[in-house]
Amino acid sequence: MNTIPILELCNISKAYASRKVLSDLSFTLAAGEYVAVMGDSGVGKSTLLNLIAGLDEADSGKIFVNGQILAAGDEVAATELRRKYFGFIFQAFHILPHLTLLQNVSLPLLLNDMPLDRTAAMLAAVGLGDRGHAFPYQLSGGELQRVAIARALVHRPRLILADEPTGNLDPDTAQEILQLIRAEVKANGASAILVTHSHAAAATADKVLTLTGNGLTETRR
Ligand SMILES: Nc1ncnc2c1ncn2[C@@H]1O[C@H](COP(=O)(O)OP(=O)(O)OP(=O)(O)O)[C@@H](O)[C@H]1O
Repeated sequence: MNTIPILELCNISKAYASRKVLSDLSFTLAAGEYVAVMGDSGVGKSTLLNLIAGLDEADSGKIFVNGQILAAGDEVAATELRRKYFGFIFQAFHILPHLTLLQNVSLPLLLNDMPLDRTAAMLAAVGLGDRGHAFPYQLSGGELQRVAIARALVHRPRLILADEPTGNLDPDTAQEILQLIRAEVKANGASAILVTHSHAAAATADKVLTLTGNGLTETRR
């Protein structure tokens, strides 16, 4: 059994101007663990994911991915680690407008030198199997979110970071997509952090953590 945590945050602090958002936060995510993070608006949930994702930098503290440090100052190594291990499902979809849906979904495979044969199946799994040659401008907001989810999962990432992944979807589609994310996580022995305000969404995780000014505490198993 792999005992190295997939993710370890050690004493992370982050402030914006004089506003302290995260203060000395430590947290360990075991391999294969799927957690939901809830908490009041503005408490720092997206900030936490952004720091892990490398979209923002902590003021102090260390982040380890699979035992390797994500070091500030070595962006090439950090980017390599993230590209290999992470799948991102963020609200800003970052779907590339000049590429078809199939081309968008295949990007993580191309970047990681992996075979492209899972692309069509992944698009079908999010209900867009017949739209592979469409361009993003031809899709609704909810459909675009599903493309983002297919792209985040296609290379079987070890750690999935999802920030309100179903915010643009109707409740039925949201549940389907959440079950798909869970199935992918479990089938691949991956780990995931799902940031959400939705109790229904959080209920699909193994446990629910709540972020407050005092850090992350488990509120449901
Ligand atoms: N780039 C930034 N510059 C300045 N302040 C920021 C920045 N990003 C976030 N903040 C502030 O940090 C605090 C935490 O924001 P964050 O988005 O992490 O909260 P959240 O818990 O995800 O909230 P919500 O549930 O409303 O999405 C907020 O007060 C926000 O205004």
